Amino acid sequence: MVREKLVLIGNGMAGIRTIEEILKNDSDRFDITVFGEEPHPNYNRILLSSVLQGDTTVDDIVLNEYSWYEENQIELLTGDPVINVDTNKQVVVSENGVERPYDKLIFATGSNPFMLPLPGADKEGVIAFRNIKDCETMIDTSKKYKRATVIGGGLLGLEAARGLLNLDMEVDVIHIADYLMERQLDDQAGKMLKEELEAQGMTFHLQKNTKEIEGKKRVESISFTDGTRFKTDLVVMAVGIKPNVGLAQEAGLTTERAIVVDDFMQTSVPNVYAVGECAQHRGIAYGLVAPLYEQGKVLAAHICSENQLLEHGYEGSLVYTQLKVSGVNVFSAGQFQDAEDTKAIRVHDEFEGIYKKVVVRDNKVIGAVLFGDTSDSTRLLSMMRNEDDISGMSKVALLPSESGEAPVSPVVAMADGDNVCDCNGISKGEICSAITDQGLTTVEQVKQCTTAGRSCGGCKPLIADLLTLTTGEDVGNAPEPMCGCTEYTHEQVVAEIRELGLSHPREVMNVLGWESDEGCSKCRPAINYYLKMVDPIKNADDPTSRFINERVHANINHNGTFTVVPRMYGGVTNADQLRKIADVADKYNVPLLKVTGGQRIDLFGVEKEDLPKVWSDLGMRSGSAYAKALRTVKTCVGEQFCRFGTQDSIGLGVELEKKFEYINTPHKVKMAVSACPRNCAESGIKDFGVVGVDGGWELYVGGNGGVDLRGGDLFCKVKTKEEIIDTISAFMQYYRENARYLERTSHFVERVGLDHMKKVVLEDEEGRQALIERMDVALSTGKDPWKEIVEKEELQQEFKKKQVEVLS
Ligand SMILES: Cc1cc2nc3c(=O)[nH]c(=O)nc-3n(C[C@H](O)[C@H](O)[C@H](O)COP(=O)(O)OP(=O)(O)OC[C@H]3O[C@@H](n4cnc5c(N)ncnc54)[C@H](O)[C@@H]3O)c2cc1C
Ligand SMILES: NC(=O)c1ccc[n+]([C@@H]2O[C@H](COP(=O)([O-])OP(=O)(O)OC[C@H]3O[C@@H](n4cnc5c(N)ncnc54)[C@H](O)[C@@H]3O)[C@@H](O)[C@H]2O)c1
Ligand code: SF4
Ligand code: FES
Repeated sequence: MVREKLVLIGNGMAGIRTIEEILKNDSDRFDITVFGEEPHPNYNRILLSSVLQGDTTVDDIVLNEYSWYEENQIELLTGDPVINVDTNKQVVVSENGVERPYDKLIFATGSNPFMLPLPGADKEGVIAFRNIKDCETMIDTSKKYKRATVIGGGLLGLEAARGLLNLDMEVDVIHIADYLMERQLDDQAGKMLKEELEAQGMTFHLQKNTKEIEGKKRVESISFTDGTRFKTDLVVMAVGIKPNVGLAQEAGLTTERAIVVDDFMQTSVPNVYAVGECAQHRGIAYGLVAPLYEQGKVLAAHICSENQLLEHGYEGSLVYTQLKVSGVNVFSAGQFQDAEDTKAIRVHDEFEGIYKKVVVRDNKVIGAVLFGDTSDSTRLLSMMRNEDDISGMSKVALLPSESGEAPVSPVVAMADGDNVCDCNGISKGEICSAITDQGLTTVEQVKQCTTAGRSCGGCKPLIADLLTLTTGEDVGNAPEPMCGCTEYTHEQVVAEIRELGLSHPREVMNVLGWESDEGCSKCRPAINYYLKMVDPIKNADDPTSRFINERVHANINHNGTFTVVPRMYGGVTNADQLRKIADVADKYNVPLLKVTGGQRIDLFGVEKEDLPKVWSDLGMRSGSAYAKALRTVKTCVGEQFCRFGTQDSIGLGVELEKKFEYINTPHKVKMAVSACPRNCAESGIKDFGVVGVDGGWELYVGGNGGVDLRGGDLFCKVKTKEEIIDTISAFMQYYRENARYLERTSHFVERVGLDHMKKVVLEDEEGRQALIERMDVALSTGKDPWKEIVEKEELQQEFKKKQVEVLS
């Protein structure tokens, strides 16, 4: 049989999914040619957000390797856009002059990002976020520049902003509406989202309209219609998309917002089809993959069906969205805004930061917004899809409150035919069969075998639940891999370092089969920490695996200068130190001196090349204000002067700070000592807070005064300061050995439990002594980095480089 010629324009997600479906239906039917404008095989555009956020790599997001095209005898022409389509002769021509005739032609040209036509929008440093190149530009920019502005507070803008924060940039988000994601959320959820993202470090400017992008060749600042402006080094436009229809228009296809198609994705011209973001079906051009893959399935079935009409074509999709920013759970589906003919059920728990709203019309759920807890999403979506009549249901049952019992996974109530993975259209029944037939045990295996979870990844918790239900193993609670470079969890990496005696980050990555030679900003610093923790004597620190602040032992500011914070033990200083600080401030034109909450003095605005000279002139030790280490020990004045003081808080504070000053910890550690329960040193919100009481001291642990405000737990009451120091020593060593890198004591205590900590630190005397001994070994390797650099000329090279690299 002579094969028909099929040409696909657009090597993106929708087009290639359609080809996969065609091959599934009838692999011998067509000779296939694919033209792609981008110089890559088909990759998962959705996961660009994860690449930017450092969770995975570009290599990891390829969906169809070059070998897949070869194996399926598909001619692939990348980096070569089609520039002309002659629908009479049925032939396409590419930019490189390649001509291909077709029997069937599919447009899958996707969208272009909408670029605001602002004066200055053509300057260097003004980009969109749509493809691998944009992603790489942002990563490169973050190595040289510090300030990023994202225009657009929608899904894309916020995911870009999170990525830029992860790249250590300062991020301003400019949004035109009065709350974030107004196309997906109501105002309450939008406001809660803003608060959460502000806590993560983003700065928002709402109801703000950009006027101009300024700078010589490259963007230097951005100005607004309200007369304000600020400096920026990068502008990312994320203000929506425009279906890519220019070529189709020139070819004479009917287009409106996008290429108009019928229920079988047929355009106005015979033998020409459109699928994906470039297609407009029943007035809608979709911008999410789930509907595009549904379209691809119908189109494949249609063109493989010998033109016999299928019973059902594509009938449109119910869309839902989830924001891919870690720490934020947001879900939105259907018609979520109130209207005259709708009623809504709302639950708003201000304590837990949870908001849920379900919109009902004519006794049917037609939309929902969930913030903080999205566990009801699958159930609500299923009700919307099935148009369940809820008149017989108690309305509160739509959003059941927590009963205190373990929550039941929504997959339990799903029918076999219900989709678990909407992006890829994979049902519960298909996944369960794959698990039992193929003996699958991990989410990754289910993904490889069924394609479920291969796109946005939002369904992975449900797949994990299905694995748990089907195999009886608790897969859902299995810890996550360290990052996108590996399948190993933090705990497994530590175990391998111990067992194999590994001693360098690159050796760890090599021996454990890391996906990328360089690792990423998540795994490199973590591995470096674990190596030193496991063997503080033998394993050397690898400065290239540290972030810029820790590499130059100072805190970088938004204008590229640095802040120097010298140690003041227990918050105590003297005239000599203050005189030196004043002299240094004069000599190096330090623009700002500020007293910190940790009771010491910040010298802001020091140039990088001056850092070693400043440290030398100060003659003080580093305050580790940049490090994952002990930061400060805040003290109250105590018995020396206070009439309530019964204990020597300053003395104990100074002793603690001197003992633990250069110990590496999974995250920063703060301490405080107050000499009576009035607690003037705020001991209740420190990692280790000590309070003087009648006849001794109380120790509080796991407190945090930052983003996740948490009062410390009373750990023990002891008589002497020696007991306090030993208890902190043993506790901190257990934390050092068992916490995941970047886990604060507040989270660690909640994860392992206070009772467990009491057992290992207070009740098991032998174990406690062993912890204290191991801590002493680690402490013996601590040294003042400033002194080392001042004394060794060769260590000063880093300070002569003009630019800073976040993590090389
Ligand atoms: C950062 C980011 C995150 C996202 N996250 C999500 C998410 O979480 N969930 C979700 O559902 N969706 C998400 N999306 C949207 C999703 O990626 C798109 O809906 C989907 O990729 C569209 O597929 P498509 O094939 O229609 O278009 P595209 O993926 O854009 O593919 C079209 C391809 O055609 C090529 N092309 C165009 N013109 C020509 C020509 N003349 N000749 C040859 N080739 C041409 C283009 O270069 C492009 O490679 C995200 C998008 C981005 C950018
Ligand atoms: N998690 C996800 O599902 C996800 C993630 C990223 C992208 N996407 C998809 O990618 C596409 C693009 O995303 P998007 O966020 O750019 O589109 P969008 O249309 O969802 O959001 C654009 C936002 O920009 C704002 N805006 C418009 N003009 C502006 C201006 N002049 N100044 C400031 N703000 C302005 C709008 O108010 C809107 O909230 C969409 O189809 C989206 O669904 C989805
Ligand atoms: S905590 Fe007590 S002892 Fe310390 S300064 Fe306050 S009142 Fe005085
Ligand atoms: S729902 Fe997006 S990958 Fe499954």
